[in-house]
Parts: sequence; C-alpha cells; structure tokens
Amino acid sequence: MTAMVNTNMQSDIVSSSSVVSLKGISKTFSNGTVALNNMSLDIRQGEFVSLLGPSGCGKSTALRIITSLTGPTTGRVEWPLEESKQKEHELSFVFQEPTLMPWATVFGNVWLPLRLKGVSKKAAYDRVMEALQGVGLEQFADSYPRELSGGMKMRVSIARALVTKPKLLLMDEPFAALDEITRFKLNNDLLRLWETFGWTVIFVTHSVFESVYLSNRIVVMAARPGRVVNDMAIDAPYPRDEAFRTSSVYAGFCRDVSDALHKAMIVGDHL
Ligand SMILES: Nc1ncnc2c1ncn2[C@@H]1O[C@H](COP(=O)(O)OP(=O)(O)OP(=O)(O)O)[C@@H](O)[C@H]1O
Repeated sequence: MTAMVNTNMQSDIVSSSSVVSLKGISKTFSNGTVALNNMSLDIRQGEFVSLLGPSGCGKSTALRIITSLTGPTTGRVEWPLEESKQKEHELSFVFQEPTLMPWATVFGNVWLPLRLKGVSKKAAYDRVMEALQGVGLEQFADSYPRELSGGMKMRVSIARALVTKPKLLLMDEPFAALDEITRFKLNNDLLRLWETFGWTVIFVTHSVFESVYLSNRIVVMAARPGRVVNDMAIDAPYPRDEAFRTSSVYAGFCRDVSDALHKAMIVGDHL
C-alpha cells in the first residue's frame, strides 16, 4: 500500500494504468428496459471517480456489472492489471444501506468477509481491529448494530469493505440516508482513507456537491437509455477540507457540474 503525501494534485495521485475498463457495455433487462447503452469507461489506478446522473440512468447497473453481480447484454469488462480469477479479492462494495447482521457484534460484522474466506477469528483479529481503527470505531468492537447511530453503522460497513484491503472500492450512494453533518464527516473520513491507502474509488451519487468535494473525476450520465454524456476533471488539490467546501473554486466546479447534469437531464427527457 502506498501512503499519499499531502497537497496532491490529480497528476500525483492517478496512474496511467487502468484498473478496470468497460468496453461498449449495454444492458437490456428481460422486461425490455435498456439500462445502459454502449457505455465505455476506463478507470485509472488511484482515481476517485463519481458516477453522477438522474434516477434510472444506470449508475447502479454499471456498478453491478463491474462486480459481476449481473452480466452485460453486450460488451465486456476488462481488468488490465489483474488475473481475472483474482479480481473478486481486489474489490469491495459498500451499499446505501449498511446491511449489518443484527445478531453479530461490530467485530463479527467486520470479520465476515475474512470468515467467508476461512480466516479464523484469532487470525483475523489484527486486521479487523485495524479496519475499525481506520473508521474510528475500535472502541465499539463488542457493540451490536442496534446500539449504533446511522453514521456509525455506515462506518462499520466501510470497515467491512476495508478489511480485505481492496484495490478498488465501489460505493453505491453510501451516505444518501444520512444527515448532512454526518455525511460531511464521512466524506472527510473517506477522503482521508483514500489518500492513506491509495485506493481507486467508484462512487455513485445524486449529489453535485458531494461528487465535486470528493472526486478528481466526475462521469455524468443520462437516462433512457443510460449512457455517459460528460467526463469532467475536478483538478483541485487534496487534502480537501472545509476551506475547499466554502471556496470559490469549489463553487465554480459545482456550477459546471450542475450545468452538465442539467443538460444530461434535458437530453434524457427528450428521448
Ligand atoms: N432487475 C431489473 N429489471 C428490470 N429493470 C431494471 C432492473 N434493475 C434496474 N432496472 C431499470 O434499469 C434502469 C437503470 O437502473 P439503475 O438502478 O441502474 O439506475 P440508477 O441510475 O442507479 O438509479 P437510482 O439513482 O434511482 O438508483 C432503470 O430504468 C431501472 O428501472
């Protein structure tokens, strides 16, 4: 794992190698819905990419195709850096709902992905505690999900994704159900973890403000059929903090991305 130095520009963080490439992906469901039409996208190592678009433009479908939860109708997903048989060990998925097991402790929930691979509790202990430390919950290892706030549950879900040390983290609107203060805090935590561990992140969101704050690249999608209509660099330095959130640079990016999203919605509505 590579630790990142401070004040990173996009060129310092992002490698030229692609982690995953979508090549002409289309997806038509059995009821005839065309969720994606000819989507091609290269995700480079170290990028924080947001997929932004109106409801129904195929953001979740694209993530599910990357994870092989569903297959494309046409097109293919390539993993240039990995043997294809290894890719399931290289990526983790965080959903909108934390989906924790209510009967298991925080430790037990974070241990789950390792347990499924046959790692005993004792052998997993250090890695689980390291993942919990990463999200600031090491004191809550013995708590049960019902004893945690919504933000803490989401942190557990992120720790569970971290415990396998993924290279690619896929997040499907992970903070959508949280209040704004918790969301801002988790945005900062996520950026800190991303900078520390040098992951690649694909993050699905409806929020222009969240996507600009987090990402160094925003892929704007339109619906009916789902497709990519814009690919925008957010070339502002990291670490980003509250000063960035209130800066004119941030406001300028938000305006540009908001315009692009507005155009994507008009295009979608007219098809
Ligand atoms: N299993 C399915 N069967 C039929 N249609 C589906 C299925 N899953 C998704 N769809 C349709 O495919 C399109 C894309 O859905 P998807 O969930 O990928 O969009 P999204 O951009 O993630 O939407 P949202 O932002 O509302 O979550 C939508 O029209 C949706 O109704």
